[in-house]
Amino acid sequence: MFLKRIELQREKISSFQSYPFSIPVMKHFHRLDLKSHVTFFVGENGSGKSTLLEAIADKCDFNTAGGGRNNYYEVDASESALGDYIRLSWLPKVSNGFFLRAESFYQFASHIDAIGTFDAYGGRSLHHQSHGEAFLSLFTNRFNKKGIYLLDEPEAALSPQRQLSFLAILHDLVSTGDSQFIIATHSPILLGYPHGTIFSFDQDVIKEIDYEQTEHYQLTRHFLENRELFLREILGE
Ligand SMILES: Nc1ncnc2c1ncn2[C@@H]1O[C@H](COP(=O)(O)OP(=O)(O)OP(=O)(O)O)[C@@H](O)[C@H]1O
Repeated sequence: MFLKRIELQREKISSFQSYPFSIPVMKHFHRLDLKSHVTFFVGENGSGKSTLLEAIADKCDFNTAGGGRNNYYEVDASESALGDYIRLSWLPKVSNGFFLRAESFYQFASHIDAIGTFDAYGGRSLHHQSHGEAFLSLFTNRFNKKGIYLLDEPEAALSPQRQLSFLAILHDLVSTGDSQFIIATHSPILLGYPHGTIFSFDQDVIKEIDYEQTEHYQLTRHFLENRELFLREILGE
């Protein structure tokens, strides 16, 4: 494990009235101590998960549009508003890694085609693979043992079966290679990884919770167990 702590340099902030400091969890954020090789960020849409992940990517010198240290390409509005205001504590520092953003993966794939390095991504242009296949090519070929991997909703392109495949890859990288992952997700399958720490962004303060306390687990379980009742209520039928 490499990244141990994320701190907000509150002394640098003059006002908490505007983005990103106006996000409720940011108003109250002081520091977050990471405890395991796999950390999950969960919370309602707009609770601030991507904002913090992007700031970590910025401090790692990864392209905040998505990619590693050597992937320079531009995507509109990919600057991190928070990156200059956080401090990362490492032991030891690692520079290898990757920031995955599902939303700009298309541009990342074009960038890989343009620089002609798709050999490192399974030997085929990422554009010639399905969205889910391209994600898995990235995980199996580009992610290697010692690195920090920041993933924003990796489930976006993955079927339930492929999410399980992803968990197997993640477990291998973590247990044999000391890799570290921070993953923002809405997937009850990914969150089920048994050796992770889950931080919820749903209250004013970022708080560690158990898998069974996540809304993702509770709502999915209740839905599957009471599907007809749920649908009757939601659809008013
Ligand atoms: N560039 C920006 N300028 C102003 N507000 C922004 C900007 N980016 C995000 N926000 C706002 O900040 C809040 C947090 O956004 P963020 O993308 O971090 O949420 P999230 O938890 O990752 O959500 P989701 O689960 O939908 O991806 C949201 O209310 C969003 O509208």
